[in-house]
Amino acid sequence: MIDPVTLDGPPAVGTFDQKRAENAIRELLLAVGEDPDREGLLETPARVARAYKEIFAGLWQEPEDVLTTTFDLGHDEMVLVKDIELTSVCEHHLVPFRGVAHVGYIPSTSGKITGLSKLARLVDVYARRPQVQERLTSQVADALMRILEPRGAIVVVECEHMCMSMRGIRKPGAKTITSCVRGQLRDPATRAEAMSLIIGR
Ligand SMILES: Nc1nc2c(ncn2[C@@H]2O[C@H](COP(=O)(O)OP(=O)(O)OP(=O)(O)O)[C@@H](O)[C@H]2O)c(=O)[nH]1
Ligand SMILES: [Zn+2]
Repeated sequence: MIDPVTLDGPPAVGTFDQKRAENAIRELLLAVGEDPDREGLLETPARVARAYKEIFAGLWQEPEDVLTTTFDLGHDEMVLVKDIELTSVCEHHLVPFRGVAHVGYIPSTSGKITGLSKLARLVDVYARRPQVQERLTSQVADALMRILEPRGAIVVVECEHMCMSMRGIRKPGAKTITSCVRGQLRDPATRAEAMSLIIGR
């Protein structure tokens, strides 16, 4: 039995507490009736804690950390990166949801753009947190708008939620699609152009 007093009080916000996570996993194993002292599980609490540190790494990152490289290319037409694979964790059940994000924007008239890989990095900053898909979608769009100051942005996310397939309603294959549109991409014609690029595979 783990004495809560040894857990050093309330969690320090913004840090990862490896020892606390290990203790919690050990407690979880006990709670489900497992023996955390059997050979196969001896290293499991430490291993799972390290895994969670990686899975939730976005908690210690800001979008500004990844949208660092910008160029003034004079390109002021739509830029769209589609099928960016993502894995996140549903904040309701702490099980994964997986799928793809499509991220597009219309640069400012000065043509301020970012490296293509940075859009995928931006998705990861927000995916690697306890999440709901709607918030993930709008956070990516809002960070793009704030940092690149484009004329518009569109983010579409398509995911399968393990909380709907491995448990509960058990509907594997059900896909959730969320979208977030900002600025000039709200214009019906521009939005339709973006959607046709996203849907046309
Ligand atoms: N809107 C939204 N809902 C989500 C997301 N991930 C999981 N959920 C839903 O969150 C809800 C939580 O519902 P609750 O009734 O509190 O939990 P539950 O009893 O485990 O619900 P079931 O999954 O229906 O068994 C479920 O309907 C999930 O499908 C997400 O990203 N967005
Ligand atoms: Zn869930």
